[in-house]
Amino acid sequence: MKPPARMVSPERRSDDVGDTALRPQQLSEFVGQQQARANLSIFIEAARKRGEALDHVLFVGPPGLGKTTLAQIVARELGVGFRATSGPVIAKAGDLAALLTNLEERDVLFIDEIHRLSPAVEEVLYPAMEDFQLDLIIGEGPAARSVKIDLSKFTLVGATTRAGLLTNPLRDRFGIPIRLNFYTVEELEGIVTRGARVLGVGMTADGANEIARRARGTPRIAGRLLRRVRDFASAADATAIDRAIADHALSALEVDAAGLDAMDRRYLTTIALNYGGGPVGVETMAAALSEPRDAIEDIIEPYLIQCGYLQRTPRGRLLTSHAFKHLGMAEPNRDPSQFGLFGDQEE
Ligand SMILES: Nc1ncnc2c1ncn2[C@@H]1O[C@H](COP(=O)(O)OP(=O)(O)OP(=O)(O)O)[C@@H](O)[C@H]1O
Ligand SMILES: [Mg+2]
Repeated sequence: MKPPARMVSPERRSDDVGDTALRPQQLSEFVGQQQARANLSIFIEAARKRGEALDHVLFVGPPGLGKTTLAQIVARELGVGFRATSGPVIAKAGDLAALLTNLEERDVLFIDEIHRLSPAVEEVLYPAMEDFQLDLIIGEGPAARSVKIDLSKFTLVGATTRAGLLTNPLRDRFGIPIRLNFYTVEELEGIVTRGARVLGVGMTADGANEIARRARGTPRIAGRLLRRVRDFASAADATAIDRAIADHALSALEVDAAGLDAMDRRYLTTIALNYGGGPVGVETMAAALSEPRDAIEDIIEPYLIQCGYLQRTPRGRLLTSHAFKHLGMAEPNRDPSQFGLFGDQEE
């Protein structure tokens, strides 16, 4: 899959380096995810009081919602060391062993994209998580012998966008599983306001609202839009970002009032104009848009479904009335019995 170049893609882009400056450092600065925050702060407090390592934590959720940010915050709040790596980087069991043996008591080891660990590496992780022991085979053939090495009691913090790809034994070894949800507009307003303060740029309440509404429930996108809008504001010598400036900048960047970009709108208008609002098969859409099917399913559709513009039915993709309204188009008369909502498998 080619790297996402869209302004509104939730994945990290090369121009997101300014991100780190906007990263909250403490749980109290972290906006939203109220349930997750409340639980974490209780578990962290308890572990600190007992002087023990925190139980292993798994963060699950779509890109850009704050998994890495929270992992760092957990270590900071515990007052322990933080080491970070990621599933695809740990090529061999020995690489993981080296990381684990270097941990100090109660340290946090963060493994991003943990669903991408190889099976051989996962095998090493199980006893390490459970008994803080390494089972290593040294040597080969008849001379091979297994040695056990004691590890410091550490906390593994895993992050994944794809919980379904985790093996059950791995998932079961996390005592504290935490699912992150999309943010509300109010929460994103808080994040944008705080971000503007960190960047030293003025922000009115309606300016923050305009950016938050277009950020697709995702702090990473909110931060990216904020940085771009700031450029427009400074080019215009404005002292503060208000709704007019935000609207002008985001329209120039082709991010519409609902956070849809040109690609989203092309997808929706194609179904509306060429296929009467659907249902239309995903393969047909892939051909019509000259985009690979998986790009459509993984990159374009999730947000459109989430905000209620699109339904996946057994007969194919279907635009909702909401989508026609957003596009400013009249909804065709469609016979609901044709939609095959209760039909057989899709495609
Ligand atoms: N609750 C929040 N409050 C303020 N800013 C946040 C919050 N959550 C995330 N951010 C901002 O969004 C950016 C992306 O967050 P982060 O890198 O933690 O996401 P992630 O879930 O790890 O994404 P990925 O799945 O791509 O690794 C951060 O740099 C930070 O600036
Ligand atoms: Mg991350």
